[in-house]
Amino acid sequence: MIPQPIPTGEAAREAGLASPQRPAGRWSHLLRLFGDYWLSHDWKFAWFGAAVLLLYQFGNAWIMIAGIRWQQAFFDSIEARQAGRFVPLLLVFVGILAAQIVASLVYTWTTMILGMRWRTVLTARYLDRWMARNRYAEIERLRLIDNPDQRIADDIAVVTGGQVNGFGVVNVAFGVIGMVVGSYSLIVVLLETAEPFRFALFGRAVVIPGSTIWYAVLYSLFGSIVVTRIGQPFVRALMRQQHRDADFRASMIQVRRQAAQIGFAGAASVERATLGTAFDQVRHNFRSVTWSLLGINAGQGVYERIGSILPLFLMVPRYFAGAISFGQVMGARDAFQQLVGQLSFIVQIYGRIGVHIACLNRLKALDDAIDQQRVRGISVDAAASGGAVLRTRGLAVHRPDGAGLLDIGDWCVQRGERWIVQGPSGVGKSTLLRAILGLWPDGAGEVSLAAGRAMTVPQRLYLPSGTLKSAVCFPDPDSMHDDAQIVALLDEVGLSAHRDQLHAVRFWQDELSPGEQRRVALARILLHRPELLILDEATSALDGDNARRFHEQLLAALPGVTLISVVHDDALAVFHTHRLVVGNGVAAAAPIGDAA
Ligand SMILES: Nc1ncnc2c1ncn2[C@@H]1O[C@H](COP(=O)(O)OP(=O)(O)OP(=O)(O)O)[C@@H](O)[C@H]1O
Repeated sequence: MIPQPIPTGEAAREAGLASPQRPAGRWSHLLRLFGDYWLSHDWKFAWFGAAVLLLYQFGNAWIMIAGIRWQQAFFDSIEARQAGRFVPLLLVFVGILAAQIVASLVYTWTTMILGMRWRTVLTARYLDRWMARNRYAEIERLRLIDNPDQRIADDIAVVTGGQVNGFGVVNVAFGVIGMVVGSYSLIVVLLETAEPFRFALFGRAVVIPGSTIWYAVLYSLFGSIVVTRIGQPFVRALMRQQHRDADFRASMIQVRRQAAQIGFAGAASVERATLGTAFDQVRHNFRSVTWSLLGINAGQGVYERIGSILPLFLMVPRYFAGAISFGQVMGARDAFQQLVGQLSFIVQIYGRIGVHIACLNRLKALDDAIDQQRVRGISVDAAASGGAVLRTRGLAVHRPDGAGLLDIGDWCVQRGERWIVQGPSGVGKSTLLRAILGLWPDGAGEVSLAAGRAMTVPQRLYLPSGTLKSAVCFPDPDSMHDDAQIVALLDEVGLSAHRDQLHAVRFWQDELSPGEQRRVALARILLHRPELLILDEATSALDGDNARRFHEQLLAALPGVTLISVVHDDALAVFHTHRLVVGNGVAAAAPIGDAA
C-alpha cells in the first residue's frame, strides 16, 4: 500500500494532527528565501540595496552620537552662560537635522524598492513551483494546506515588505545590525560618564567600568525575555487569524462562483449563515489576538516608563557629588534611554516579528506541501507503439487513502478506436481518466500513451476570463489563430449569435449556458484537431438530439480520431466502436456492433 500524505497545514497543527515546525528548519527556510533573491538575476541591486542599508545603520549611529554630543555642548554652554556659542550650535543642529532627513529618505526608498523586487522574485518562484509538476492540483486533491493563494499573494508581501507601509524581514535584519552599531556607539559615550563597579573579590579590589551600561544591558535583556514570553500566545493567535481570514474570504469567493446554483436552490439564507459562521471564527480568534497584544503592549509600556526614569536615579547622585556636569547628566540620560531603546529593538517590534513568524510558518508549510514526496504508484510514459494510442499494464486505481477503487488491468486502445466508458456513478470513471493523463498517481501499474496531440474535455469546461476568442482557442494563445477561422467555427457549432462578440472581455464561464459551453468545447476540438480525444460526460448538459448532433459533427470533422468517452446515455454507444464497463471495482472490455 502507498504511504498516504500527512496533512501539513496549520489547521492540522492546531488540531494536534501534525507536529510543529522545527526551529532549525525555519531558519534554513528563511535563509533559502534570502538566497532566492540575493543570488538571483537581480543580485546586483539586491547587494547594492543591502550595502546602502548597512551604510545607513552606521550613518544613523553617527547622527545619533552627534545629537548626544550636541546636547551635551548645548546644556554645558547654557550652564556656563556662553551666549556666543548659541548661533554656531544652532547651525550644527540644522546640519544634524538635514543629515537625519536625508538618511531617513534614503532608507525608506531603499527598503521599499528592495522589498518589491524581493517580492517579485519570490512570487515568481512560488508561482513556478506551485504550478509545476501538477503540484497546485495535488495540494487541492489531497487538501494538504489551506489557501495557497493567500500565502503567495499576502504572506510573501508581508515577509518581503513589498507593500504599502511594509516592514519586512529586511527591515528587521538591518534593524538588528543598527541595534548592534548604535548600542556600541552609545556605550562609548556612556563610558565617559558612567561610574565603575568597585568591589572586592578574594581580597582584591575589582573595578568594572560602565555601571550604567550594565544596568541598561541587564534591563533590556530582562525586558526582552519577558516580552518574548508574553508574546508567544500572540504569534499563535495571529497564525490562526490569518488562516481564518483566508477561509472567510474563500467562502465568499465560493458564493460568488456558485451564485446561480445558490439562487436556484433558494439557499441564500443557508449560505449567509455559513458566511456568518466563518466570520464568527475570525471574530472569536480576534479576541485572543487582542488580549495577547494587550499583554505585549502593557509589558512594553511598563518597560518604557521605568526606562525613562531609571537613568536619573543612577546619574543624579554623581552630579550631586560634583563628579559630572549637568550637561553630562542630560547627555548620559539621553544616551541611556537610547541604549535601552536600541537594545530593546526586539521588544519594540515583537508584534511585527510575530506577524513575520506567522507568515514564514505558512510559507514553510506551502513549501513542504510543494516538496512533499509521494510515491507515484501509477507510472505514465509516452511509449505506446504498434498502433496503440493507449496501453495499460496491471493498472489499479486507488483512493488517496490507499483503498482500492478500480482494477483495470491490461487495456489497449488502438488508433482510430472509439471507446465508451460506462458504469455507475462514483465507481471511478473520471478518476480513471485522470490516472491515464498522469493526474492521479495513487494506484499501481503502467500507462503508456502514444506521442501526439491529446485533448480532454471535462464535465465542467474551463473558460478563462477574457475574450470569447481566447475561450475558444484555450490553451493556445488567441494570437495563434485568425479571427475568421474562429468565426467560422462559431457558425459551425451553432454559436453564430456570439460571432460579433469575439473580442468582448466577459466572464464567459458565467454568461454562457451549459449547452453553449459544450458548443465552445466542440469548437475547441475542431480547432485543435486532437489525435486522442478524452471526453468526460462532455454532452451531459445537452438533450438527446443535441448530444447526437455533437457526436455527428465531431466524427464528420475528425473521422479518424481515437476517442475515450465517459457517457451515461447508452443511445450514444452507436458513435463508438468499443465499450469499457466498470463496476464492482473491476472493468470489462468488449467491441460494439460492427467492431464485434
Ligand atoms: N480528491 C479526492 N479525494 C478523495 N476521494 C476522491 C477524490 N476525487 C474523487 N474521489 C472519490 O473517488 C470516487 C470515484 O469518483 P469519480 O469522480 O471518479 O466517479 P465517477 O465514476 O466518475 O462518478 P460520476 O459518474 O458520478 O461522475 C468517489 O467516491 C470520489 O468520492
